Amino acid sequence: MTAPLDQLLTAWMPQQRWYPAKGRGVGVRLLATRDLPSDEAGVRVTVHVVGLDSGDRFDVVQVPLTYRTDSPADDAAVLGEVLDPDGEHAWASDGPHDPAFVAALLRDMERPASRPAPRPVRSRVLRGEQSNTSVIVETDHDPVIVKVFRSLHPGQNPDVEVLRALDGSEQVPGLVGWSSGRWPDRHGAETSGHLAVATEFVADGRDAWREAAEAVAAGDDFTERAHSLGLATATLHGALATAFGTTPADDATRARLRDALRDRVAWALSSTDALTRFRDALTRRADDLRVERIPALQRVHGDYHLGQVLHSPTRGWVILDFEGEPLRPLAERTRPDLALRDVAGMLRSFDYAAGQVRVESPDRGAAADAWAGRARDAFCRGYAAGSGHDPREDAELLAALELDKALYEVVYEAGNRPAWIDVPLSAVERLVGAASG
Ligand SMILES: Nc1ncnc2c1ncn2[C@@H]1O[C@H](COP(=O)(O)OP(=O)(O)O)[C@@H](O)[C@H]1O
Ligand SMILES: O=P(O)(O)O[C@H]1O[C@H](CO)[C@@H](O[C@H]2O[C@H](CO)[C@@H](O)[C@H](O)[C@H]2O)[C@H](O)[C@H]1O
Repeated sequence: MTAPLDQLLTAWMPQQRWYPAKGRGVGVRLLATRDLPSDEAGVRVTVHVVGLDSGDRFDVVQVPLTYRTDSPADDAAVLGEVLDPDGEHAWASDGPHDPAFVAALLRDMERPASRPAPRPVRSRVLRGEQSNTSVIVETDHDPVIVKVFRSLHPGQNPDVEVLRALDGSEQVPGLVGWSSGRWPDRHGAETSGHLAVATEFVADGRDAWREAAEAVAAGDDFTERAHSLGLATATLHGALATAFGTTPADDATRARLRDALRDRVAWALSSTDALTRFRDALTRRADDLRVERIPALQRVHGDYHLGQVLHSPTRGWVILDFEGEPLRPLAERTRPDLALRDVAGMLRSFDYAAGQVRVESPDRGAAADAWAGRARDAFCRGYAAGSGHDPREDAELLAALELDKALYEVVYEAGNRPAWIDVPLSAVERLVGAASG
C-alpha cells in the first residue's frame, strides 16, 4: 500500500537504534529535502531533515532515502511504498544501505585540498552502532568509513571540526570529506550544520576495548600497550592544544569545577535510585572539593575510553569519535576543558575491563583488579613521557574527574546495561570512600 512519506517515517523511525525520541509521543515534521545528483537511472537520492516535536523537546534527525521505481533487492533496508517528493509512486530505502546514496554522498562532499573523490566499489553498514549510521566503503583506492549523523545540531559537528583541525596527525584517521545541510529550526529560522564525515578506514585496526577485555580474561600483560596509549593520548592533547589554543585556569575555573561536580552529583542522583545510599557522601565530596593547581583548559576528546581507540599494527593508536558524551548537551561538549578529564576517562576504562570480569566471575576479581592497576600505572607513565607531566601529580583533581565519570557511567548503565551497573557503582564507592576515609 502506498503511504505518504510522513506516515511511513512515523512508523519506521522509532524502530531504528538511532531514534532519539524513544518512548515519547512526537509530531513528525519534514523540515527540509534535498536531492543529491544520482548516477543510477531510475534512482532518486534524497536527504530529508525531519523534526520530532514532543512539546518540551524538539529533535532534528537526518533521514537519507533512495527512491526506486522498481522494488529494490535489499529488503532489509526498504521502508515501503511511498509517494516520493514529486508525488510519484516509489519504493523508499534507507540511504546508508543503498550504494546509490553512498556514491552520491561521497561525490557531494567537500574535501581537503588535493584529495580526490573516492569512487565506491562496495559498501556495508556497520552494525551495532547507536547514535549514528556508519558505512564502510571499499573504493578504487583505500577504504573509507562514512559516518552519517542522525541527530543534527546547528553549527560544526565536533568530529568534522576536530578532524579538519588535526588532519595529517598520526593519532586520528585521515579526513576524506564532509557534507553540510540547511534546515529551518522549530521556529522556522534557517540553520545549517554538518550531515556526514568520511575518513580513512583503518582496516587492520582492532578495538582497544576488545584487546583489553581479551587480555584481562587471559591474564595477559597489557602494560606495554597501555604505556604507548598514554603516550599517544599526550600527543593528541598536544596537537589539540596547538590547533585550538589553551586558556589559563583561574579562580572562576575552580568555582566552575566544583559547581560542575555538584551538578553531576545532582543529575546522577535524580536520574537513578542506584546512587541513593551514597547521597550524603557524594554531596559532601562535591562541597569539599579543594584543588590547588588547575592545569590550563583546552579542547579535549570528552568521552575517552577504550572503545574509542583502535590499535593498528601499521598505524599505531588511532583515536576516534570526538563527539563527547552523548548524554550531555552539544554546546557543553566542545568547551575548553581539562585534558585530565580524558586521562580519567581512560583510567575508568581499565577499571571497566577488570570490572566486567568481576561481574562475570567474582573469584577472578582480585587478579583482574591487579591487571587494571598495572594498566593504569603504565598509561600514566606513558602520558608523562609524552607530556612531561604525570597525571597522578594532580591526584585530587584526577580523583574528582574519575568520580564525575563514574557517576555518568552509573546513569549510562542504568539506562543501557543494568547488568553492568556494579562496575561504576563500585568505583563510586571507592572514590567517595577514599575522600571521606
Ligand atoms: N576510521 C575508522 N577505521 C576503522 N574503524 C572505525 C573507524 N571509525 C570508526 N570505526 C569503527 O566504528 C565504530 C563506531 O565509530 P564512532 O566514530 O565511535 O561512532 P559512534 O559515535 O556512532 O559511536 C568504532 O568503534 C570502530 O569500531
Ligand atoms: O557510545 P559511545 O562510545 O559514545 O560511549 C557510550 O557508551 C560506552 C559503552 O559502549 C560507555 O563506556 C563505558 O563502557 C565501556 C565498555 O563498554 C568502558 O570502556 C568505558 O570506560 C565506560 O565509560 C560510554 O561511557 C558512553 O558514553
